[in-house]
Amino acid sequence: MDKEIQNNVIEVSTISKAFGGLRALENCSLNIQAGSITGLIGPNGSGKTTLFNAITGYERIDSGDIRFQGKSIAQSKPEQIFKLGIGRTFQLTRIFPKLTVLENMHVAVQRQGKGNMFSSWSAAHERRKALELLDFVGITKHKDLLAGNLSYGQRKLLEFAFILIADPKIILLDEPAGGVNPTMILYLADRIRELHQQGLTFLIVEHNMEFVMNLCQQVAVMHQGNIIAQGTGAEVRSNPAVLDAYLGGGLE
Ligand SMILES: Nc1ncnc2c1ncn2[C@@H]1O[C@H](COP(=O)(O)OP(=O)(O)OP(=O)(O)O)[C@@H](O)[C@H]1O
Repeated sequence: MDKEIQNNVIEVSTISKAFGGLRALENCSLNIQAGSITGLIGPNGSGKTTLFNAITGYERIDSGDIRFQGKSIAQSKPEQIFKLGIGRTFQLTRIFPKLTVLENMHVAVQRQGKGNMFSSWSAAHERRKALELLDFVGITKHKDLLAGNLSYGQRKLLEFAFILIADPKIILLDEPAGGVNPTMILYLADRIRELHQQGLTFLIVEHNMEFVMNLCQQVAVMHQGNIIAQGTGAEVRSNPAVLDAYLGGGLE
């Protein structure tokens, strides 16, 4: 295996996905370097969420291949992919609103295949880890609150903690800053930086350009189901194809 392949934690190779006659992904390729924070941007409907769904097993691709650490995951199911170490959040969070914050974390442990659904939360260290993660994302004081009563931003933080319990190697965040207040956005960016320093890789879909440009070393731009540019924020900002894709509006 050459060095470049070893350094790519995820390799998306010429994948296509159509919904009826609509080609959401068309020969789309993207490599994600281990230890990077990559932003994935593009106009509405350009295929970002479909690409996320393909990588995480929520959408079966029509052709092409997706490899994680060199092994194909194109036929794997979401739970298998999650257990391999690919965590993701959703545009609209998928936490359990009628469970408390801590109970949600308990579900995250079960999802990992640890513990027993019907046992009390006997593994003390799992509980400790859950509390540590709630502390890390700054919502410990809400641990006994029903998750449905959290603010939108706090739900996103809970979902973040939820996936961290699985010790993922790469985290895919779908619009983490969308609908979140500016203070919480800065807080979230700091948490991402901290995890990045610990070795985690991030792929982040986000419309908030300031967030992307401040946080991401690499930015990939999607347009009509394909990656049309990849580079540093400054590079993609001045790329004519990117400016065209945003219809001259620029990336503000
Ligand atoms: N399940 C589906 N069935 C039919 N069409 C779909 C489905 N999912 C996505 N599409 C279509 O595929 C295209 C790509 O959508 P996708 O949600 O991946 O774009 P996006 O870049 O994430 O957009 P946004 O920034 O608005 O979230 C769009 O035209 C969308 O309408």
